[in-house]
Amino acid sequence: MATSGHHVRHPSLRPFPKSKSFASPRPKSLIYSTSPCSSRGYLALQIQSCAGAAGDVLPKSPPMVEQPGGKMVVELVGAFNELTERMGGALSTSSSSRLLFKSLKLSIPLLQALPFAPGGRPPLSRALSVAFLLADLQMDAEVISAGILREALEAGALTIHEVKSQIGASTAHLLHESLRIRHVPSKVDILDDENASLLRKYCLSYYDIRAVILEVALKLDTMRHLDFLPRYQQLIMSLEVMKIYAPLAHAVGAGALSLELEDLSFRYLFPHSYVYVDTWLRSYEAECKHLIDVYKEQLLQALKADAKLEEIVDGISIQGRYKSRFSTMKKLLKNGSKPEEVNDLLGLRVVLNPQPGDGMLERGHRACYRTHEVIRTLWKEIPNRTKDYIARPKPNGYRSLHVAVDLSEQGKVRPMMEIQIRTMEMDSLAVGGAASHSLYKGGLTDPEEAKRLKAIMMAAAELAAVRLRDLPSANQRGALKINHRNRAFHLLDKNGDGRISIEELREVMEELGAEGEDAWELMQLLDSNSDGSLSSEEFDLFQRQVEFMRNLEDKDDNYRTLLGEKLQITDSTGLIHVYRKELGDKLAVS
Ligand SMILES: Nc1nc2c(ncn2[C@@H]2O[C@H](COP(=O)(O)OP(=O)(O)OP(=O)(O)O)[C@@H](O)[C@H]2O)c(=O)[nH]1
Ligand SMILES: Nc1ncnc2c1ncn2[C@@H]1O[C@H](COP(=O)(O)OP(=O)(O)OP(=O)(O)O)[C@@H](O)[C@H]1O
Ligand SMILES: [Ca+2]
Ligand SMILES: [Ca+2]
Repeated sequence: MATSGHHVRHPSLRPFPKSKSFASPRPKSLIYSTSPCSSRGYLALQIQSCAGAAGDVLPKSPPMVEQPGGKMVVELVGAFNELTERMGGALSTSSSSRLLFKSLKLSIPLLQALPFAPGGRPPLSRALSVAFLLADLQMDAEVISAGILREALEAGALTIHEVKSQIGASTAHLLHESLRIRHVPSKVDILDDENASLLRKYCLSYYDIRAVILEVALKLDTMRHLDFLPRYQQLIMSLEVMKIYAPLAHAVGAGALSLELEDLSFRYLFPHSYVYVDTWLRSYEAECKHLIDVYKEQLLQALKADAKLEEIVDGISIQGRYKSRFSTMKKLLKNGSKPEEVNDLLGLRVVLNPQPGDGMLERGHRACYRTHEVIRTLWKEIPNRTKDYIARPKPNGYRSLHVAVDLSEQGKVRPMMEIQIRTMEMDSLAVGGAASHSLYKGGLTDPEEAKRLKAIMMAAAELAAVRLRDLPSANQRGALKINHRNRAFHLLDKNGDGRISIEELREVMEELGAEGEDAWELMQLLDSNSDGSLSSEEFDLFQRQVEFMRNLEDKDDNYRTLLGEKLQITDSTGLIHVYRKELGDKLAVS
C-alpha cells in the first residue's frame, strides 16, 4: 500500500477539495421543485420563458415531462450527473458508475412513495443530500451507494437482504454497520464526558470506519434541518452530536464536517451565546476571509522572493482559515478571554520543505526562523504572544513556531492573525502523528489508537478500490474512458449500439416502477428528429435542460439564504443594523 510520505493518500480518502463549496445543504430534487418555472407542481422543462438571465445555452422547443415515469428518469439522470460531477476523480471506474446508477434506480421510486418527514422534507431530498455530502468527501461508490439507500432502509421500504441481492454485499455490509452504530448512543443513559469518550473509542474500534463516516454525514444532514423538530429533540440531538459525532468526525479525518457539526449543535444548545459569537464573527467575516487570501498571497510572494530561503527550501505552501463559531466560544470562555484577545480569528500556516540531504533537520529549523523574520518585515508582531515549540517542543512532540500579528491599519481595528510556521515533517506529526490535531481535538487520548485507526481506514478504502476496479473484459466499453457527461447515456444504452431505444427506455422506467406507457411519451418529447430512438445528441440536450433547472434551484437557495441572513432580527444586540444597510445597498444596485 502506498503510504510513503504524508502526501500520498488513497484517492477515496482525499480531503474534500478546498475550492468546492461544501455547504450545499439542500439537494436539488427536481420533482419537488417550487421554482417559478414549475409552478404547476410538476416538472416543466419549459425553460425558455424564464431563461432570460442565461437564455443563451438553451435549446429550442424544450419538452415538458409530466408522467411519473418521465419525472423519475429526469430525477435519475439529474442526481446521477450531479453525483458523478462532485465525485470528480474518486469516480474512476465504470463499475462505480454502475453501482451508483443501480442504487439510484432502486431508491428513487421507493423514496418517492414515502410520506414526507416532519417539517415537510421529502425523503428523496434527504437521501440525495447525504449522497452529495459523501461525494464531496470523495468517498468511494460503495459508501455513496449506502448513503443513497439508507433512508429507504430506515423507513422499512427496503431490507438489508434486498440490498444484498439487488445491489451487492459490500453496500449491504456498510448499511448493516451503520444501523448498528445508530443504536449505540441509546444504550448509554447519561452522556457525560467519560461515557462519551468510551463510546467514541468503541465505535472506532468495532465498526467499519466508512460506516462511521456515513453516520456522521447523516447526522450533519439532520443537524442542517433541525429547525423542523421540537425543541427537546433539538437538544438531545445536539448534545449527542457535540459529545460523540463531532469528535468522531474529527477522529476519522473529516475535520470540516466536525467543525460544522460543532457549530450547529452550539447554535441549538446555547442559542443566546451563539447569537453573540455569531454576530461578532460575522461582523468581520466577509472582510477577514478576503484578507486571509490577500495576506496568504502576499506572504507567499515575500517568502519566494527571499534569497536566504531560496537557498535552503524546495517548496513553500500556505493554508489559511477563519475560526469557527464553536472554537471561538471555547476560546472566549477559556481564561475569560476578551474578544480582542483572541489571536487566531484569522490563521495562516506556513509549511516549508527544506532541501533534502545531510543537515536537513537543521536547515528546516533555519527556514522556520527565517520565515519569522520575513513576517516581521510585513506585519507588526504582537509582543509576548510568540510561542517557539521548535526550540521547546510540547510533551506530545508537537513542534511549530507561532506568531501573532497586528493587522490594524490607519486606525482601522482588525482582529489579530496567528501564523504557524513549520516544516513538512513537523506538519505530518501535527496532522497525523502522536501530536495530531485529531488527538488534540477529537477526544482520542492514545497515540497508538490514532495510528491504528488510520491504518484501518486506509485498508478499508484499499479493499473498496479493489472491489470497484474494472476487470478487463470482452466488453470494451467498460475499459473506455467515458466522459462524465456521457456516463448516464452509456448506462441507459444497454446494448451499446449508441442509441437509447424505446425498449431500453421502457426497461429503465419499469425498473423505476413506472408504467411502460410513460416511456413512449418521454420518447416523443425527447426524440427531436422522430426516428424512434435517442441519439447521444438528443440525450445531451435533455441533460442540459435538467442541469439548467437544477441551477435555477441553486440560485433560489442562494438568494433565500442571503435574504434570511440579512433580514434576521436580533433586537437585543442591535448589531444587525449593519446588515440591513448592506442589504439596502445591494437592492439599490440590482
Ligand atoms: N496538532 C496540534 N496542534 C497544536 C497543538 N498545540 C497547539 N496547537 C496549535 O497551535 C495553536 C495555538 O496553540 P498555542 O500557541 O499553544 O496557544 P494556546 O495556549 O492554545 O492559546 P492561545 O495563545 O490563546 O491561542 C492551537 O490553536 C493549535 O492550532 C498540539 O499539540 N497538536
Ligand atoms: N493558524 C492556522 N492556520 C491555518 N490553519 C489553522 C490554524 N490554526 C488552526 N488551523 C486549522 O483549522 C482547523 C480548525 O481549528 P480550530 O481553530 O478549531 O482549532 P485550533 O486553532 O487548532 O485550536 P484552539 O482552540 O486551541 O485554538 C484545524 O484543521 C486546524 O488545524
Ligand atoms: Ca488556534
Ligand atoms: Ca432520435
